[in-house]
Amino acid sequence: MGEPLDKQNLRRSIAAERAALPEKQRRADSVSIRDGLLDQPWTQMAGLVACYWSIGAEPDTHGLVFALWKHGATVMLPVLRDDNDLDWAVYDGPDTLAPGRYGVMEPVDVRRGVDAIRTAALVVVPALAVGETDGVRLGKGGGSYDRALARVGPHVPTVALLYEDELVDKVPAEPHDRAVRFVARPSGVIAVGAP
Ligand SMILES: Nc1nc2c(c(=O)[nH]1)N(C=O)[C@@H](CNc1ccc(C(=O)N[C@@H](CCC(=O)O)C(=O)O)cc1)CN2
Ligand SMILES: Nc1ncnc2c1ncn2[C@@H]1O[C@H](COP(=O)(O)OP(=O)(O)OP(=O)(O)O)[C@@H](O)[C@H]1O
Repeated sequence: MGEPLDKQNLRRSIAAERAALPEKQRRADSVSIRDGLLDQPWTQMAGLVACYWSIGAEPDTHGLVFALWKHGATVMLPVLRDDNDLDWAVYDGPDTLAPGRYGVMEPVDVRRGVDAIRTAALVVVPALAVGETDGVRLGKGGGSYDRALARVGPHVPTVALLYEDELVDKVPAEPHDRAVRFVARPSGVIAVGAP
């Protein structure tokens, strides 16, 4: 089954805009996103965080992962399975990562299984855009986070990291698409979707 063309077009145009952002801007934005997230009480209280290791022009998460780890949180990062579902393994410093599929760095630590995300107190996810109305996210198209987010309980903060203009009214959605509860942008963290 093909997916809506508007989804593919939106992905392409946001990817192009990200690539066009000057490196300096991307770096400054990533620092603002990181600091806004680290200021949240629910970030500071989270003992186990599911995060991701950014690639390419995504908002940089390397500083965020390092800061969480330094402050004593356990940080899990995704390990992409052959079926595009996400396994999870614990980050234990910059020397414990090795490239996986698509060149994303993944922990070499023991894999905790696809259900490990159920135990996280905070879930930080990548997105190209999020709809403010319903919180539905647009990802790279593997459906990995549609599956992973379906396992997260209703009271766990889920937050997508975006550049400023990537929060839109609504993204083109299919029934399997999952929502996040917050977005973190350079201007700050806000709740999205129905309260
Ligand atoms: N940093 C990061 N880690 C992540 C994701 C992500 O979106 N970003 N994922 C989110 O699910 C999972 C991995 N899935 C990924 C899927 C596609 C691409 C990617 O770069 N795709 C290229 C197209 C490559 C191709 O089709 O050959 C692209 O988008 O340009 C990266 C990761 C888990 N880890
Ligand atoms: N629960 C699921 N089980 C198996 N496949 C799924 C599931 N949810 C979504 N998919 C498949 O994943 C594919 C991509 O979905 P979608 O375009 O929503 O990805 P995305 O959310 O943009 O990407 P990602 O979550 O990897 O960042 C779709 O073809 C869909 O059929």
